[in-house]
Amino acid sequence: MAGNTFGTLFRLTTFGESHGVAIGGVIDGFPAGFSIDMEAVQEELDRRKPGQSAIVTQRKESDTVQFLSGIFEGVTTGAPIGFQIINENQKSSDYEHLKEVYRPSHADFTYDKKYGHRDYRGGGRSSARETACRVVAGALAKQFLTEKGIDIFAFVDQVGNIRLSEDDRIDLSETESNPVRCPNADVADKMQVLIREVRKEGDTVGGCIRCIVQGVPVGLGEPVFDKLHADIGKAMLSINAVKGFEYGSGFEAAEMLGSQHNDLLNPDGSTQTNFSGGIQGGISNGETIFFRVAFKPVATLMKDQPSVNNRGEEVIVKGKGRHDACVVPRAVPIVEAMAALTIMDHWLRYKAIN
Ligand SMILES: Cc1cc2nc3c(=O)[nH]c(=O)nc-3n(C[C@H](O)[C@H](O)[C@H](O)COP(=O)(O)O)c2cc1C
Ligand SMILES: C=C(O[C@@H]1CC(C(=O)O)=C[C@@H](OP(=O)(O)O)[C@H]1O)C(=O)O
Repeated sequence: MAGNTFGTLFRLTTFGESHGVAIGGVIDGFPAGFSIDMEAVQEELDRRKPGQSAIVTQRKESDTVQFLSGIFEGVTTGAPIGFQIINENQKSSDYEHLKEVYRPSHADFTYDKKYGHRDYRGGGRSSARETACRVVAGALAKQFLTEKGIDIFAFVDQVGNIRLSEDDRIDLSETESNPVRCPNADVADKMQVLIREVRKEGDTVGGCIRCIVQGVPVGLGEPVFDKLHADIGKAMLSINAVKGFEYGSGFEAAEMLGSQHNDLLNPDGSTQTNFSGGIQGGISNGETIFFRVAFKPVATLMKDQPSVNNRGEEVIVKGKGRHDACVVPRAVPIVEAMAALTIMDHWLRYKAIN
């Protein structure tokens, strides 16, 4: 199975399965001499971990990260940073009935056909449990970027058909004060009610996350294949359950005229509007970078659905155990982490050349 490494100069490789002994990773390319705030790393993991509220999967993991190398006396040495998170609360019996059966729209069918021998427990390698490792590396990258004046904020802006509208007040300080992670308490309440209703029916619901990156200097991005938005797009589309990515005006650009859409320049190089989403020609232009990520409804339903098994026989499948009814509340720190990995990689690439 190739494809477990992300990045060019700042690289993260992850390993581990949902019900294996541990998950973990190796971060290569983190500059030496940087003081790591370990509490801040754990706080990021706590924002993602399962069991954190009544509206997410009830699997109880402490998600305690152990650093194994590359950090000495709290400071990076330039050596590879190895880390692990021990899995503490696997309940593999919930997956025994899925040994030979494919959950529609999970990765069961494709992993089975591609690899032939699959760890079906908890979704194995295809489980979003792996994203905890991205959050560890992302937390380190965020600290590095903050020191460079770059800040990353993500929040939930849609659950099902409930969406933050243009008129809704957005207060980013409210994002962490509700379990949905929507920066408007009233809209968050409606989203929470919807998730609870859907969950009660044994069903699941999709949603969207918006992300804002402030303070990125002009010049990050390597045309033509490693354009900044192309790499951010890849980072986002590599997250489990992601179905869509748009940056700046996104799909709305298709309905606009050039005279409406062009971001007119000011004499200092800033722009009067930001339909470009902070990136032009694949290179950051110094404006705020913003993008939106769409997530599908979770595949594992707590109600009957027709499916097939690995012999091609028709079966009825129903999920057991502990699943998310909607992934977006826990995906907010994952989106921020993947944005941080991408921006840090490009920051280092920019510095290497310029
Ligand atoms: C934070 C997060 C939590 C998730 N939780 C579940 C879950 O509890 N049950 C499930 O079936 N899928 C869950 N998923 C989605 C699956 O991991 C994903 O759908 C599966 O790996 C198939 O990949 P794909 O949807 O990207 O094609 C979650 C995804 C994320 C980002
Ligand atoms: C364990 C996590 O989330 C899991 C993601 C997941 C999936 O299919 O993606 C399925 C569930 O796994 P299990 O049934 O083994 O608990 C979730 O709980 C986690 O995010 O740490």
